[in-house]
Amino acid sequence: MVIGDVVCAIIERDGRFLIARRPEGKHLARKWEFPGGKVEAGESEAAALDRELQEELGVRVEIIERLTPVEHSYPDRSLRLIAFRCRIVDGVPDAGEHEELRWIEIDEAGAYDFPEADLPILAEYRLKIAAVPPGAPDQLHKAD
Ligand SMILES: Nc1nc2c([nH]c(=O)n2[C@@H]2O[C@H](COP(=O)(O)OP(=O)(O)OP(=O)(O)O)[C@@H](O)[C@H]2O)c(=O)[nH]1
Repeated sequence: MVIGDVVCAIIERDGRFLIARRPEGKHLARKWEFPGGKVEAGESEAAALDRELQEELGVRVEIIERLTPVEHSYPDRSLRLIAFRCRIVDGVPDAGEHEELRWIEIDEAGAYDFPEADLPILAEYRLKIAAVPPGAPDQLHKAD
């Protein structure tokens, strides 16, 4: 089964990011993931992300950066996972259908069981924040 594009958010706050635990009974049950979901026909990636984050967490975000899409096949489905670094502009995350939410540091990620498609995303994210830690002064203004 090809389910197409899935968008998800790495929501950053104070050097941490938000992960959510999938509930029992869903695909990849009880794994930790980035909130998000499938892009619907005719919908842009940003619109899908906005819709899913409002539905799942009750927040609005602004996008900082789009990471490299990851194509992955699970035994029963194939998808393209597109992660966005984001920050919250409105609302406080509510677990909703997720079993639990947690704010973690990148160095803690190894202790959580993520879906296979998320592993290249975590690796890319680790490199990016090692180069420019979240909240670091804007490089463009460093010379001011
Ligand atoms: N949201 C999300 N989905 C992921 C991640 N990694 C990953 O493999 N997936 C897979 O992407 C697919 C879409 O996820 P979903 O089930 O949350 O999407 P949805 O809410 O639109 O679907 P639904 O209405 O069928 O429940 C699932 O098969 C899920 O297992 C991730 O980090 N975040």
